[in-house]
Amino acid sequence: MSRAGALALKQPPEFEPAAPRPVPAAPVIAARGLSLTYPTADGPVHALSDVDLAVAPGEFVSFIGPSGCGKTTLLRCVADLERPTGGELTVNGVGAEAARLRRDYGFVFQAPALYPWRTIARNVALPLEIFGLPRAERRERVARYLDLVQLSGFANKFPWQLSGGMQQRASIARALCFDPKLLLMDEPFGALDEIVRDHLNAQLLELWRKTAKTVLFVTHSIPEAVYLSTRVVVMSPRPGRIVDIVDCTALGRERPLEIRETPEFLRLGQRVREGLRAGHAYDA
Ligand SMILES: Nc1ncnc2c1ncn2[C@@H]1O[C@H](COP(=O)(O)OP(=O)(O)OP(=O)(O)O)[C@@H](O)[C@H]1O
Repeated sequence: MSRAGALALKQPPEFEPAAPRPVPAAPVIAARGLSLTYPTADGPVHALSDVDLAVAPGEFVSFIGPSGCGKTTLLRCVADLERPTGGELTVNGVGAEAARLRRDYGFVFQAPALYPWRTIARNVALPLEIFGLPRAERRERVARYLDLVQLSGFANKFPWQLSGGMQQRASIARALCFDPKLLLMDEPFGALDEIVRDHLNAQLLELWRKTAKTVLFVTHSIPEAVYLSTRVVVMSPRPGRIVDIVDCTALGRERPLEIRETPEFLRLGQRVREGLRAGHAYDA
């Protein structure tokens, strides 16, 4: 080997900075050993028992389980509408009360809960009025979020002039208009027929992809849960607890409604169903 060749070999390898390791994002929701027992005249009701869950930013997490397994109670704890009796809970790194005071989340209930005497635009604007935003900014935001839920042409209608699905879309716009990072949805489409529900599921998924919100979503429907979610939390009652967490990310982020006929979708649905059955057997 020539001297030049030997020197070349001895050169230290060119410095390449190591690729930065992905830093795990701080969870939006962190529950550790979370429990809530309601004292009732018939004795204590263990609505939640020892719930451990971490939800990362941008996840869509559904909660499914039979009536009374604590789905609503869990959402209400996150919203600081209930105080846990045990364990720890943080929302965006702070306690639930601090998160509520910081307006960290929007809440969508099963019923649209719109004021019948206010137009759709003025219903959506309500939280912005309460927060004291100037009129021009309120107008701009209401227009933007009505457009996002495809209700632009209905701003001046009253709730009773809209279908149930449209009313629910208005309540989603109202929950989003102050731009919370977290959206809490308690069976928002439970009262709607299948066709409308399919349509709203597809729209919600699109909205989630556009806005990068973190969503916690309560449902009784296995296909709805699998279709919408990055993860499905399967719960069981007496005491309310998590029995399985099903990862649905293999379905990707773009999900046409036809995805529900694919083998992967059916497999995930089956896994959720088995979790529900196992939780039931535990009770027996
Ligand atoms: N304020 C309350 N006082 C006493 N018990 C309550 C209260 N709220 C809920 N519970 C009980 O706590 C348990 C969990 O209720 P929760 O509403 O969280 O269940 P869920 O899974 O959301 O049910 P559903 O699917 O019917 O909405 C149930 O047994 C319920 O009866």
